[in-house]
Amino acid sequence: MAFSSSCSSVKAVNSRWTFPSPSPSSRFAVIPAFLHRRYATSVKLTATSAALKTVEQTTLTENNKFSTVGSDSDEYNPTLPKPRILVAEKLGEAGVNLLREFGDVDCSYDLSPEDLKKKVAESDALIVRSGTKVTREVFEAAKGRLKVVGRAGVGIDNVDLQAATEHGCLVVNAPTANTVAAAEHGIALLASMARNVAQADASIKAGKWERSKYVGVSLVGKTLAVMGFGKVGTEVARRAKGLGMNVISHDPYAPADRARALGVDLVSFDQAISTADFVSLHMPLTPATKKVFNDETFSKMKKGVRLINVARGGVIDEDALVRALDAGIVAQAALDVFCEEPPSKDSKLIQHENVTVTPHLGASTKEAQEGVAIEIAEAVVGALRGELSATAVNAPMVDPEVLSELTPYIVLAEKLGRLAVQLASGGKGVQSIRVVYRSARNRDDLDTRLLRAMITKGIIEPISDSYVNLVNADFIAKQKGLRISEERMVVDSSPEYPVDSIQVQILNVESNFAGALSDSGDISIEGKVKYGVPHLTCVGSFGVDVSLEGNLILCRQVDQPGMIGQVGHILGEQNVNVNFMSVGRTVLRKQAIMAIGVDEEPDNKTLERIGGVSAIEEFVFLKL
Ligand SMILES: NC(=O)c1ccc[n+]([C@@H]2O[C@H](COP(=O)([O-])OP(=O)(O)OC[C@H]3O[C@@H](n4cnc5c(N)ncnc54)[C@H](O)[C@@H]3O)[C@@H](O)[C@H]2O)c1
Ligand SMILES: O=C(O)[C@H](O)COP(=O)(O)O
Repeated sequence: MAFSSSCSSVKAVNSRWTFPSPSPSSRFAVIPAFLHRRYATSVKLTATSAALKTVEQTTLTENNKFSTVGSDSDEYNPTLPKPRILVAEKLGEAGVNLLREFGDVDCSYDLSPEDLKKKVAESDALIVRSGTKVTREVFEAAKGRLKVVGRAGVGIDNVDLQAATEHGCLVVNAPTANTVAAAEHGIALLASMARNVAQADASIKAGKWERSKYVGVSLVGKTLAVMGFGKVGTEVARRAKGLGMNVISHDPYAPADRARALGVDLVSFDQAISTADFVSLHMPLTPATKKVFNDETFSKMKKGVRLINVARGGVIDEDALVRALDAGIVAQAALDVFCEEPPSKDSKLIQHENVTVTPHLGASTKEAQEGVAIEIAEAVVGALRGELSATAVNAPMVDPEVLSELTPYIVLAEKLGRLAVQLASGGKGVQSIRVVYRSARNRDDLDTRLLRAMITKGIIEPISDSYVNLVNADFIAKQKGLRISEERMVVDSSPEYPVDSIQVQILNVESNFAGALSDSGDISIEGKVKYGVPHLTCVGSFGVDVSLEGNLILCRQVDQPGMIGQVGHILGEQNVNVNFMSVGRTVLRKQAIMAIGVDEEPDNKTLERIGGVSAIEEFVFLKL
């Protein structure tokens, strides 16, 4: 158990960190802009095809855009066989034409898994939508020939990313071209549900004329809660305002000023669902949003609420929705997405008379499909040429030596990002991140891009369905409106280790744990690697020392004897194993922070009991 004094001061920052340019002599393929020369020398991702262009020198320009400079000797050679591109699901013609200019294109739809495996063994690239499962077996069957998988759309849950990475196969997607289509489909479902269009259509086709049965509800003046104020949610809100609706939104990570500019109030989850007449879902499916619409949350909704889902089926507990519909809490639901797709024919939800369904049509407009087709064709051709793709979603291979040195710091960086974002409580939104590295190394001996990418990953992944890696971290951060500034302090420690400590600050944001705020009012945490293991060493201005394994409980309390015993006792009674515990304080017998590493996740009752200990002023449970 460690008692620490307050954290090291970060007042004087020695230098702004700029990115080193790779040496002209370094040669590497495909992903270099994000890699320091030390990482780059043995990177191989998609370079084995004879048609690929090897990138010799790459620099990160001042405004953080990628630029690549090709080597003359390895230019694309038209006398060599063209790359083969397998298009396994219907793709817009403009995209197919683009692909044909570059490679031999085989459009083969509705392939059985066996046929897909045979075909990929002869393909350099594969393009799919959400209907094709690109499994580990597919990558194995490709025997290293497959260099890039293009997902013509946003969600890549049908591609085994881990297997792709292990097989050195880049995966790219098309994240923006179907945003408007998805938003328009949300609005179509909203309006048609309110006026019973689908039910009335079926009725009249069945020979009936039921005018009084299908009296609808008006949209004007009603409150719409947009759950998730990202790309699609924003477009839905904009359109709903045009229909005269009062739009509120819940998104703990969206900037309030972006919402305000559209006349949308960002509110808490409970406020959104309890005041809305219509609730439209636009959040990603993450562990935090899985079945977030369940018996408990439905019971908080206004009786007669109407629900629209064009996000992912898994955010709703479908059985609970059936119960809420039967009980009249939810008057109607309009659903484009389901837990299982296609859903079973006799599903009670699908058959419910107050439910309107479409077969995952959100992205299915001619315009969106043409846009997606072009976006994905350009990304796939770029990858085959050896260029860096801004929409790459899986990790490139990195020199094992470099990785092994940086691995504990990579883990530390990701965990610090993950912890910091969980300490933000929304309000103004997470927008500005400041990272301070303390290191004894010269600037040229340490490239922080991998660390920055992992901090970005830690911050973004718990709050979105974006996959963040070395290749796409800057792109995603920019897309999310995150500004990440890096600063460096040269410290007098051993240059044998790449980094002495990493401090992550989230600026101008409210926190659910006031003890994590620094003197300047920003969320601030710091960590170190000790004996190869990442440790949290500072929370706000309190020094602590806790190994970052399992989960973490932070308590701020009056500094007095017996606190460790009391909390340890409560956890012990619930069989929650404490793996590390540390107390830090600023002034003796005033305030202290207790950081407790736990292997298991304590239940709510246990956490309430901890909160009930009289000397504990606040506490928070954080998943690592
Ligand atoms: N039906 C379709 O065909 C179709 C088409 C496109 C997108 N989608 C789906 O729509 C969803 C949104 O897509 P997007 O492109 O707008 O993504 P996005 O990443 O731009 O936006 C998602 C937003 O959700 C927010 N969020 C994260 N956790 C949240 C939480 N717990 N509560 C509230 N908000 C939370 C994020 O901060 C972000 O602003 C995704 O699930 C995507 O897969 C479906
Ligand atoms: O993730 C997406 O882009 C949407 O859900 C659409 O998927 P689709 O391209 O398979 O229609």
